[in-house]
Amino acid sequence: MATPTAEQAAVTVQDLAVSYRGHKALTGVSFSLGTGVTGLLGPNGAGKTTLLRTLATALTPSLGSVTVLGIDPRTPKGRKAVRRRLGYLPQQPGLHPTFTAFEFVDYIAILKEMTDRRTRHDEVRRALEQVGLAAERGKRIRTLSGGMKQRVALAAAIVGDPELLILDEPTVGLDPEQRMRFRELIADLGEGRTVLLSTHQTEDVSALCGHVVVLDAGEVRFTGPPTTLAALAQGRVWSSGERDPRARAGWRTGLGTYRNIGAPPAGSDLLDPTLEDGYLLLLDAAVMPGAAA
Ligand SMILES: Nc1ncnc2c1ncn2[C@@H]1O[C@H](COP(=O)(O)OP(=O)(O)OP(=O)(O)O)[C@@H](O)[C@H]1O
Repeated sequence: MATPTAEQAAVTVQDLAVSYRGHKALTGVSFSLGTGVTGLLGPNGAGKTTLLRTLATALTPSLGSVTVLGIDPRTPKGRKAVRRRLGYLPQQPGLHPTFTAFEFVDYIAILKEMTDRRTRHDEVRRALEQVGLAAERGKRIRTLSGGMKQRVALAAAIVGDPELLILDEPTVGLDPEQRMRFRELIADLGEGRTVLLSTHQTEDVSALCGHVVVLDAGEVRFTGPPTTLAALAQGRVWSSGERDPRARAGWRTGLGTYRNIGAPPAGSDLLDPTLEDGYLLLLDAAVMPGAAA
């Protein structure tokens, strides 16, 4: 996906700063998002949740401007208008354990001001069916598995068919099969609408996203297609029989060889870079502790 023009963009962020009582969580953040799925990557504490909460109108910028679906959310009227057209899956979705799946999604639909009961109930059933929970809709949330609870939270985000979906680590804690199901769902949801997805899973971004934004220490470090992020590591990933001490990071693979990242010595056996390689090189400092194991 090419960078959208201001007219096409569902989200435009310009020089955004957000502080928590003097602590700067975001500074000088600028980007725009068009249709499709965008991945938001960044290490712990990078500011991902702060950014998503700001776009979801739960936090007010300290500086800069945000336009969501053509609306400025700085006024109460603007925030209300954005909330009607937005689906947000927070990190802690606040699922009420004694509610049934249906009751919870219905409750969110009421908060989204869907006033006609019959239309709303039809829409709640549609959202639960879309996430594969039609048969479980009468079950109490406390009796559902972690993956099913996450799907209830996704149904709550998509009820009312919002134009913009903001998903904060939707695949965290899911087993590989559930993660694949979630990927399918998110890919479907990204057809014709804007989805912003925060994750620590670089594989999710490679599999799903047409665009990626990398945040680090509250600043945007990269914005562009996943292939461009992977290409940052072109010519900088190589295989060796021993751990190469010149590598910025290197680890033993399941094949018994070492995968090294950094500046390869002459004549190295170069490997095709992955998005994770590009991401790790971009955040060079973050590479050092974990990846050398
Ligand atoms: N309510 C708060 N009060 C004070 N500081 C906060 C608050 N919420 C977040 N922060 C700080 O702001 C920074 C950004 O936090 P944020 O939760 O947005 O990061 P994140 O990228 O979502 O991290 P993670 O991947 O661990 O969820 C961190 O330094 C964090 O400690």
